[in-house]
Amino acid sequence: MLEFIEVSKSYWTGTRRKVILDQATFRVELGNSLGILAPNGTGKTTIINMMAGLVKPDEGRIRRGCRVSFPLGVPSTMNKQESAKANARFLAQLYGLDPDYVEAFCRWVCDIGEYFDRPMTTYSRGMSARVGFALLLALEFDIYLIDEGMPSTTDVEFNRKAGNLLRERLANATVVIVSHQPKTLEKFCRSAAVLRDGRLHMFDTLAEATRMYEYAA
Ligand SMILES: Nc1ncnc2c1ncn2[C@@H]1O[C@H](COP(=O)(O)OP(=O)(O)OP(=O)(O)O)[C@@H](O)[C@H]1O
Repeated sequence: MLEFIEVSKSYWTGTRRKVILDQATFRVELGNSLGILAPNGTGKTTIINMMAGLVKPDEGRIRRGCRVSFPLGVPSTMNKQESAKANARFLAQLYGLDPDYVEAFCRWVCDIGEYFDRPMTTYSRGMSARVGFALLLALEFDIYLIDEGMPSTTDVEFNRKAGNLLRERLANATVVIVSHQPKTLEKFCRSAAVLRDGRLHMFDTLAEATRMYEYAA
């Protein structure tokens, strides 16, 4: 379980205070994947980063009673000066896993040929997205955090493989996905929430959340 207890977070923009969360209390239960809908610029990345422990709340508590991943789509997870291979082996050691297995799994998932052994500074955006996704799935977490859906590659075959792998993983794990569009959430989430004016409104179904999201837009 991942729990936010009266969490507040805001940023000073230079002219005003931008409120992301205002005393928000909610839980993500294992087995109940959650999609959070919010327009661009309203705090999706900040919330995901708080879930991962990368950003601290101003007030309140965040309790993590399980293994919570780093967020997919956050570039700082990887050292771009190193190859995907070196990153895979480093993360495996960090999480106490077999580096040979993690390297082989990532190499298979991202399927970028000899680039896998070259510095990530030479990768296209699509290649980096593939590696990020492969690394996330190679490690075992109870809750996977995903910022804005699947990796944005134009390779239909990879996107299908990535989607299937994530669905398989959901048999034993839970995801939290933040997105500005309901379509991104529909394949993976059971329940959904709408972020509006610092409040997270929780719904049992994505359809109900989408109605509120689109009505208030
Ligand atoms: N470290 C920071 N200092 C000041 N303001 C910040 C900081 N991080 C984020 N913000 C502001 O907080 C707001 C929410 O940012 P965040 O990146 O969480 O939103 P988002 O919904 O993920 O945005 P996008 O969809 O555009 O990626 C934005 O107005 C952003 O400019």
